Amino acid sequence: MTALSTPGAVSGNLVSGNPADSAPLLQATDLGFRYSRVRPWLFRNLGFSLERGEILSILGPNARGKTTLLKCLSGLVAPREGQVHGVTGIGYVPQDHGAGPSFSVAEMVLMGRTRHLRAYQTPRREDHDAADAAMERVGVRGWAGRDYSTLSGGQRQLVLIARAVASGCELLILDEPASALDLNNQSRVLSVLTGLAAEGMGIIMTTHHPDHALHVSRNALLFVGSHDVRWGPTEELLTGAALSEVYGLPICTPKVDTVSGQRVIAVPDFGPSCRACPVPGAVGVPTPVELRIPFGKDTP
Ligand SMILES: Nc1ncnc2c1ncn2[C@@H]1O[C@H](COP(=O)(O)OP(=O)(O)OP(=O)(O)O)[C@@H](O)[C@H]1O
Repeated sequence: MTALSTPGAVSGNLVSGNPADSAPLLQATDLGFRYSRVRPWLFRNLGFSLERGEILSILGPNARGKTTLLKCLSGLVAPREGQVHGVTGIGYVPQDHGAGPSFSVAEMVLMGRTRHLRAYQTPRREDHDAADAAMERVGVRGWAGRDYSTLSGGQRQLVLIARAVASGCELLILDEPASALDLNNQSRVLSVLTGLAAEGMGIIMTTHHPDHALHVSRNALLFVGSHDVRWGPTEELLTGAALSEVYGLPICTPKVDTVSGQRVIAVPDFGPSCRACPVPGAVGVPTPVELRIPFGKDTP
């Protein structure tokens, strides 16, 4: 485990004067996990903390252990080594958003309120209000009466996010929350997460989009190898060199002007095998200056 530099403290107005509130929302110490004695360690000596109001992104190649780490953090799986200390009110959005049960969308989102109810207790007015507000916030209220099992993959993913939002948890853990979403809905979910964090919620998510991490996360965890899981400020951690090493292809991280200001973005070079790509400089194909990005190099 490598910590790049001490990740910054949460911004002032989100932390009250109560000393209990200034403690990390979640603290992982020397975490280690492997599925059995004969399987390799997925991670070891992993330590990091999450403050209230912070979004932490977890990145790394397929099958490195990101989902397994989320399960350890949320208590679904016991770590083989180390400890996780933190809040118990955790919302979890799984990676799998398969067809699932035949409930209405409104009922699915209302299930997020279960932890506030006693066994067999009927949801109260405040539970319906919280579910309605969550559906509105995530943009799924228009499907409230639809059968969840008939929704598209992207629609189901949004409903599961709304269900976790309805739970009113202190810590929200999401496994690739934007994996099935179009660009507009990716933006919607990132904006919902940023809004929840601004209200004090802690958020941990895995993603295969470095741009999402760069956009919303102050800190990130990067799985480089089982004994090299790095934690640090996102822009410091997700350099072109580090991303190129982790994913095994050239990736550059230029700073570009966007309508919302200057941003660092990650641009992968998928190589010449992509036949559909126009070749810059070929007859009839302009060579825009923007395409001349020094792949594998970082913006100074
Ligand atoms: N219940 C299990 N029993 C045994 N091995 C498992 C189990 N669940 C996952 N694994 C293995 O552990 C490794 C890590 O899986 P995990 O789902 O944590 O990876 P990941 O980084 O989230 O991958 P992806 O990016 O593809 O979602 C994989 O090799 C997987 O096959």
